[in-house]
Amino acid sequence: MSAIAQPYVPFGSGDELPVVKEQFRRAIIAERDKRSPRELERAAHDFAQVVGDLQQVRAARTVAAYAARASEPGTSPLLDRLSRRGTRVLLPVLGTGLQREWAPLTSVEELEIRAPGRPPEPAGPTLGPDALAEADVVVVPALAVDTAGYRLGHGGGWYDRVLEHVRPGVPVIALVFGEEIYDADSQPLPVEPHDRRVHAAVTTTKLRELRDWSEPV
Ligand SMILES: Nc1nc2c(c(=O)[nH]1)N(C=O)[C@@H](CNc1ccc(C(=O)N[C@@H](CCC(=O)O)C(=O)O)cc1)CN2
Ligand SMILES: Nc1ncnc2c1ncn2[C@@H]1O[C@H](COP(=O)(O)OP(=O)(O)OP(=O)(O)O)[C@@H](O)[C@H]1O
Repeated sequence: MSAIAQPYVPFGSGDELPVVKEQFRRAIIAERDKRSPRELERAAHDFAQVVGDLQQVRAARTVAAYAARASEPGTSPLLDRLSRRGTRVLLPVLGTGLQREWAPLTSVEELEIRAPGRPPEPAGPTLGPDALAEADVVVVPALAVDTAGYRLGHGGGWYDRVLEHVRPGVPVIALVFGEEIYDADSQPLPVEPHDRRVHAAVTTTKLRELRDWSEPV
């Protein structure tokens, strides 16, 4: 097992939050890069187990999820598990730019990386950003969350913008490694007014509820 730390960047009221966020991202990605392909593969199976067993996911007709990049919490086993169960899965599509679209998963093999560093995407026709309203559960990537539900993402503001389409009452769950949950009282993440809060985090071992499911994201 690699030794993975929980990096922290102390910040104060005078600091530029986008700069602080970028420092967090770099530090957390450096920790993620310590995991071996074998550890990542095992983790991906564990995430699939925890998410796939959630009662809300079992009951869902449509789940919005994501196709992971190399060091992110892996989702291939989860996508497989959901598809085999007959759950409809929506995945983000950025297209040639940074569009906020969705497309249904047809098979994990069909996912295509369009450019280095970008997430794999479905190849078929896309639905608009508001297709997210069809989801009964939303599973999002994150570099970290804090116990108040604040989420640090990749830095494009993609999810902060698209989550406005989630129906009220629909659970929004971030996949993170255990070290990536920060205590909001002692070590809060930097937060800007546009940041949305997830309801829960899933690690390789468990669901951690952070907010009431009925609260808006
Ligand atoms: N797996 C996954 N899918 C996701 C996200 C994410 O964080 N993870 N997003 C969360 O927001 C959205 C958009 N994600 C993006 C991810 C990368 C780039 C990007 O520009 N990548 C660089 C290469 C960066 C690198 O090498 O690390 C590039 O294309 O030049 C843009 C958007 C939607 N889908
Ligand atoms: N709802 C919004 N409307 C307009 N701009 C936004 C909105 N949300 C985020 N942004 C802009 O997007 C940029 C990135 O935001 P932020 O650093 O919070 O991304 P993130 O949540 O880490 O990334 P992502 O959501 O892509 O995973 C910021 O410049 C921010 O101003």
